[in-house]
Amino acid sequence: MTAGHCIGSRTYRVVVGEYDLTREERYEQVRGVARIVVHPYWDDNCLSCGNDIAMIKLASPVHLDDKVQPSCLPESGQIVPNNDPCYITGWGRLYSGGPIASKLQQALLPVVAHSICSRSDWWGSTVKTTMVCAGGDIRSGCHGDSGGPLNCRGGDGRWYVQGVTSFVSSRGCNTPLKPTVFTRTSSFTKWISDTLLQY
Ligand SMILES: CC(C)[C@H](NC(=O)C(F)(F)F)C(=O)N[C@@H](C)C(=O)Nc1ccc(C(F)(F)F)cc1
Repeated sequence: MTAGHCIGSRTYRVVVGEYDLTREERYEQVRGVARIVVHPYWDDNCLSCGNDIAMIKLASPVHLDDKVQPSCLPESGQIVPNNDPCYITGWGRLYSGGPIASKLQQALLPVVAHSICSRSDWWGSTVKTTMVCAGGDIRSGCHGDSGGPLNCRGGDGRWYVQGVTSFVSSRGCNTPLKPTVFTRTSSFTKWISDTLLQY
């Protein structure tokens, strides 16, 4: 699963078990892509419309080990409560205009409820209920984190991918009152399961 805005007209390969982009650490597994399905309502010219989600089917399976594990899909419609401690991970820029990370980074981004995130001095009507906001202090996603996960721990102790990293403010990655915005995976569960069944 990735962001719709990550998919262009190039060919992709998927690496799981990746950590340090500059080194072969023997945990990496590289796979070709069998198919990519971008959400039918994703519009490259309308980031604020949402639907920024895509699925990538690997050409062959990967094996799970202590470096490669799936994250759970949330229940349809599940809303993560305000301030829930979720984590963003990615190799995106370490700060606006900065270098991309060579080692996978993680940051604790507390969820910002839609009622707050959609206030006029926050994201206003740019943020939809099919999105999740998280962060808002110095920690944030940044360019290159696109398509990565926002993982939150469930009551069962498992990690759930509640968001797919979609956008930050064009004024900078950790702009006050502009938390990182994610595609809310729990509003796309039917599309996800239908797509998994179909391809
Ligand atoms: C969407 C990607 C191009 C890019 N995404 C990221 O950097 C990500 F890592 F957070 F996913 C981004 O947010 N870039 C900034 C520079 C941007 O274009 N932000 C932006 C935010 C909201 C809107 C609006 F309001 F039109 F929807 C437009 C642009």
